[in-house]
Amino acid sequence: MVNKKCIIRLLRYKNALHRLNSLGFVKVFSDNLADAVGVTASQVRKDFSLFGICGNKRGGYQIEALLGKLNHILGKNEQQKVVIVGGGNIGAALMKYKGFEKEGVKIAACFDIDPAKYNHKEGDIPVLPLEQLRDFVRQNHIKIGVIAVPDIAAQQVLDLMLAAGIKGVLNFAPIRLRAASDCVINNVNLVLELETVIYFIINGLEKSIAEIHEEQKS
Ligand SMILES: NC(=O)c1ccc[n+]([C@@H]2O[C@H](COP(=O)([O-])OP(=O)(O)OC[C@H]3O[C@@H](n4cnc5c(N)ncnc54)[C@H](O)[C@@H]3O)[C@@H](O)[C@H]2O)c1
Repeated sequence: MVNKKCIIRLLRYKNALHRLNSLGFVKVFSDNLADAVGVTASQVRKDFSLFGICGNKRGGYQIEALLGKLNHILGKNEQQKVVIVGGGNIGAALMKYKGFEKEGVKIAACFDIDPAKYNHKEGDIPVLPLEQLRDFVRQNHIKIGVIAVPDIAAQQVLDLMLAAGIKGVLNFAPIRLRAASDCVINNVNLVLELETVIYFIINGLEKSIAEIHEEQKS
């Protein structure tokens, strides 16, 4: 079954392949990828077979061809445009981050209800009134949105995004959002993540931390 962990592994295989490619390697075996990502070789083959990717008779893969297939599966062959709603601390930090573009992600605009934010421009990313969200999303065929508003406003913002045609959302607000089944919502709960680390540290549960690392790899 294709689930979030599987997609995260594909992204890790892709990064490992880029490294190998830049070192001049042409071919890779599932064992090499398994070592690079910290999973078993059979897991690598299982993941690839889910997407119809098979190696040659001796179990090897041509790196360039494999990268092409993974990039296609992961939507990396075309630039993905994203809008942010909420231009506060999180929204501004995302707009400042330079790492998205090299991963094929373009933040097209940010929307806010606070007029004081409208004249601020992070690089070439405009901050626009929320009322312009729908037309902007439709005109620019945008399917992905980031919610960076206070929790009390998050559901209303999600509803506006969905009505505009957004299909996938990264939500920073610490609230469970309701959405139709054809929309993907990925919640980023930084406080929860930190609290988990705090729990394991204050309870001296190093073994459990090792297990968390293992879980993150799989
Ligand atoms: N800052 C953090 O470290 C942090 C950490 C974890 C989670 N979060 C969560 O992320 C979200 C954003 O946090 P922040 O620190 O950036 O908040 P912030 O208060 O700095 O910014 C929120 C922005 O949203 C705008 N806004 C409010 N209601 C709106 C609406 N209906 N439509 C459009 N814009 C609206 C505000 O004008 C403001 O610019 C919050 O839900 C917060 O709980 C923040």
